[in-house]
Amino acid sequence: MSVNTRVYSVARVYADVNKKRPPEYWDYESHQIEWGHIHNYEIINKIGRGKYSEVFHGVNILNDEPCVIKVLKPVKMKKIYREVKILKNLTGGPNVVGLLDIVREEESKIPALIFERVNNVDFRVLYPKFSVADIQYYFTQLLIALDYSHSMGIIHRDVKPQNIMIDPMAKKLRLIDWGLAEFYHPGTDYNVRVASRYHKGPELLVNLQQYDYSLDLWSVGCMLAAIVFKKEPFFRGDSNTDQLVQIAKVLGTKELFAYLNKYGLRLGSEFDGLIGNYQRKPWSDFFVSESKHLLSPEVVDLIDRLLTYDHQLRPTAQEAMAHPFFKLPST
Ligand SMILES: Nc1ncnc2c1ncn2[C@@H]1O[C@H](COP(=O)(O)OP(=O)(O)OP(=O)(O)O)[C@@H](O)[C@H]1O
Repeated sequence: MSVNTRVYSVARVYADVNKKRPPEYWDYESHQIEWGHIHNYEIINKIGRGKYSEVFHGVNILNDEPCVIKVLKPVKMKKIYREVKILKNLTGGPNVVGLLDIVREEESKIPALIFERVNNVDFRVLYPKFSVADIQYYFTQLLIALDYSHSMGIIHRDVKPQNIMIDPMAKKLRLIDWGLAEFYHPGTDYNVRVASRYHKGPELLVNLQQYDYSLDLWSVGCMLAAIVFKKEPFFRGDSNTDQLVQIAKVLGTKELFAYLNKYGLRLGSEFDGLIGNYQRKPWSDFFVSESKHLLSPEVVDLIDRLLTYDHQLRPTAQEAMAHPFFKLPST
């Protein structure tokens, strides 16, 4: 991340929230971690292995409360400080996973984050069963988490089904994995190597570094389109370059160049001969009979607005929540 003299894109909302806060809020490098007691927790079993961590079911032996223990793999301390600072700022906020404690192994000093546990049902099982009412409910919950995070000056940068824990019995949604999240400061050039390929916004793929909170709304659009059109993931690129090609095949080549021109950008040579001349596809090309019960002009309009090349034109989390789709009566 670096501050540029040429400011060519600024967030439409919450642009100055970090400026209004004391540096202790966003200056994560000077953050002092208060370590808890590792002996208070016991590992039960392994539940996942990410790029940056190993995750276990655990229990707090003082109160028998279930928890999740995320043991971090060796990465730069700066990245760990960032995740911890962001979690501390957001914990307690609506639908944000609660950070309960931070501990480290005595010998190795390996840090581990202790979280509230969500009885998650895998999205590949859950999403195909969603009704319109379920989509309205869970996307509202997700947008509430994102609006809160954005209002606190933080972009999640890795919104995808694997990072959204849903307990359908409790109707509980929690946004997890703040490991790639970052503070938003207008005019800053950010690293575009964030998010997971299928959910990367066009700004990342065309190397537009002054992106903002609207990146997360693209990822929400990918998730909504995947559910409504029964196509998981909705854009399946086999490389970062191909990811943009897959997007252009749907949203059009001409429209992509209009986006690039607006911000004075050019495509890198890796796209030579690949980007084609694709006509924008109508959304009706994606209608399938299995999802007839989910289709409405309103949901298609919301997908259309979220999946907009120009990050400045996408709805904000609040605008998305106010969309007529969420007011449709459920059948
Ligand atoms: N609070 C929680 N409740 C239930 N399951 C969780 C919780 N936190 C994490 N998990 C499980 O552990 C997995 C990995 O967690 P997380 O995404 O935080 O780690 P990561 O190393 O950053 O992963 P990745 O590299 O895949 O992004 C999640 O996809 C989820 O299945």
